[in-house]
Amino acid sequence: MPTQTDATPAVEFLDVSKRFPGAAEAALSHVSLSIAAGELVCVLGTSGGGKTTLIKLINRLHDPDEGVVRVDGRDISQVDPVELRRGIGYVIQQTGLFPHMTVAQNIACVPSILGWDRARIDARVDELLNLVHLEPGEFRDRYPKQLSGGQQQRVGLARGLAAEPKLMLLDEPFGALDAITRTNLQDELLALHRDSGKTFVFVTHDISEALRLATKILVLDRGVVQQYATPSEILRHPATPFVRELLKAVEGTVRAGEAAVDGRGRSVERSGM
Ligand SMILES: Nc1ncnc2c1ncn2[C@@H]1O[C@H](COP(=O)(O)OP(=O)(O)OP(=O)(O)O)[C@@H](O)[C@H]1O
Repeated sequence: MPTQTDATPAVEFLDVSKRFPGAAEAALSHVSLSIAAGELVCVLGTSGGGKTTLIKLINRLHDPDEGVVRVDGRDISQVDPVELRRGIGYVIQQTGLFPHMTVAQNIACVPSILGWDRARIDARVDELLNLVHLEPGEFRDRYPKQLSGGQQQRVGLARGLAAEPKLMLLDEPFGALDAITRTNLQDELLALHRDSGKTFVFVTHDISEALRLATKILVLDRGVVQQYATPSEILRHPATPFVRELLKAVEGTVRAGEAAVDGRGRSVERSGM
């Protein structure tokens, strides 16, 4: 269950639209939603549906054409983007690790900017490496190119968590990984979410991943919210033909009327459709 630490939503979208210059269609159209503190929201949809745009509107890598985005109750158009981003963890598939910096230096980036003292930074780097199951003595001084893809993604996750942000944005962080590594990282994320009370917004195009991880799933298609509900609600009552189509991908694993158990140990049941 999400830890409801605060009545103020972690993130709110109030009638938000975004169209990129020259694009025929809006990347996001009239999106309104509220993400409570402590939720793990998976943003799901097909390619080009607007998932990344939605995430980037939360940390002001994009600004909306219309509407308001609030983080922790603040209209972020009034917040300096650099200051905003220091309080939000951001993890992307390409990891964005700095190639000329060691693993420790990459993880220490934001804490260093925030002026943490050396001892606190060193302790935090080791704590995070242990958290993502990379032995500090072995990995601290390596460069990103000396790591496997899965290890790089673990370092990316550690870096996003470094300054203890209350809000984490993750854009397909476990994409391009083999199934076993992916499942391991999902388990680590679930444990982290359970223990930390942080809010996570997690983009994926994989419905199985979303059903496994999410407290709520936001389904987007062509910039329009199709459904925003718990996994169980989505399985029982898919709101649109698009959501029904998405669910076909898990038809074999969660059959009509059968119960299954997701990554949180919840029983998810699907009515006939
Ligand atoms: N910087 C940009 N300039 C112009 N168009 C863009 C830009 N970023 C995104 N778009 C367009 O906005 C729409 C939504 O893109 P977005 O990246 O949000 O989709 P997505 O759901 O994350 O897709 P994917 O799963 O392929 O990453 C697409 O049609 C895309 O081409």
